Amino acid sequence: MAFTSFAGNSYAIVSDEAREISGFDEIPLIDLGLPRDELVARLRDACTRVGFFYIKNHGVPQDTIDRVFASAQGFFNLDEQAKQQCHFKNSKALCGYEGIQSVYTDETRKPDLNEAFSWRYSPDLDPTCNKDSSSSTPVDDTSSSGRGLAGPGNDDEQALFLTGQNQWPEAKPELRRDVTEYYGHVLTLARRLIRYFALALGLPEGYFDDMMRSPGSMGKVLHYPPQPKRAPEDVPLGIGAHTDIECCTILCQGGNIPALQVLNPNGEWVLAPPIPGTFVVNIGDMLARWSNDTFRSTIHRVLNITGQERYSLPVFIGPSYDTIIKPLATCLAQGAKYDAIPAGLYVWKRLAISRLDKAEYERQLLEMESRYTGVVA
Ligand SMILES: O=C(O)CCC(=O)C(=O)O
Ligand SMILES: [Fe+2]
Repeated sequence: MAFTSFAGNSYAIVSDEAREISGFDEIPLIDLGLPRDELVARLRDACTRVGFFYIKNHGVPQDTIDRVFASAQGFFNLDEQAKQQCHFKNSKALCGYEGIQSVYTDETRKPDLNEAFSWRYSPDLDPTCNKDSSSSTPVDDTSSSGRGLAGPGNDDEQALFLTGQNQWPEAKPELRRDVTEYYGHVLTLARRLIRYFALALGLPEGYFDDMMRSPGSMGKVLHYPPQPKRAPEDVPLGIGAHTDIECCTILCQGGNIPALQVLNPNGEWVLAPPIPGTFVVNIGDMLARWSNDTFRSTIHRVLNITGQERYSLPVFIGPSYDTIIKPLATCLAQGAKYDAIPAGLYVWKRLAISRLDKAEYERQLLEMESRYTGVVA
């Protein structure tokens, strides 16, 4: 078996069975309360060697987490019509409700056995923005830190950068309220983590700060229904093998259902079960590319054969969509491996290819590419 990630890297997978322990030995658990130098050293080790780690002392209150999972459950229990009201195909930003088996994350397998509701970064979800303002956060054009365009300022630019286009379910208003609270905490955590990543990459601590003011980010609640226990080759995966797109993912696993599996360098699936009080963080393709492969973006998938339903909540974090992703100056010892690409185009292509039919994808791709023409010099 083989798998090719969006970043173009190929990996051999030796077996479909998941093992409890092997390969990278373990997925590190990092305490964010450690002294800073020690913390940065541990994060660098995890990001360069494994691409996955747990964090504790993350600062997000447990009752905030419990509330968002409760309202997500309420949303998924609604009838089909109420969920379809906010279907992702109604939104250019490709977010909203996705029904069971409607997405092909791994094209070689059956479609994913999950339903999901997603939203994108929007200033009204951001605790650092003035809630009364209907416009987006002003962003300076600081080309020295890799930005190519002025920040999203008007509706057209917002559409271009996939920002502020959220649809919320009318039949479950609590979801919007509870997501706003949860996502606000996670944005704060993400901005803190990105500063540690800058240090781990040999950059000034504030290097990414401007690019994180209006981050290119999507959040998602996922519901994996129970499925019969059969050999992994015979069951659809909860989510097919993939690498994440953005810079990093902050994942909260609901309940105590072990189903997330991470591929180790020997091609074996290693379980990443929920650990109370922790989040799982993983590096995505964009940061692997930006760091010229100093950080690893690791393949993972979900196989829920526990007989119980499972909920999870990933938040994908990247720089604002107008940022130009070009190998960082501190990571060029072996020369730049990648060309520059605008973050928004990179994300859109990957999301659209697994969600739109071919004709629609090609039509929208032309539009997207022409909007980005001239962004990369
Ligand atoms: O549900 C999970 O644990 C992981 C979800 C995931 O990998 C994703 O949405 O990219
Ligand atoms: Fe993922």
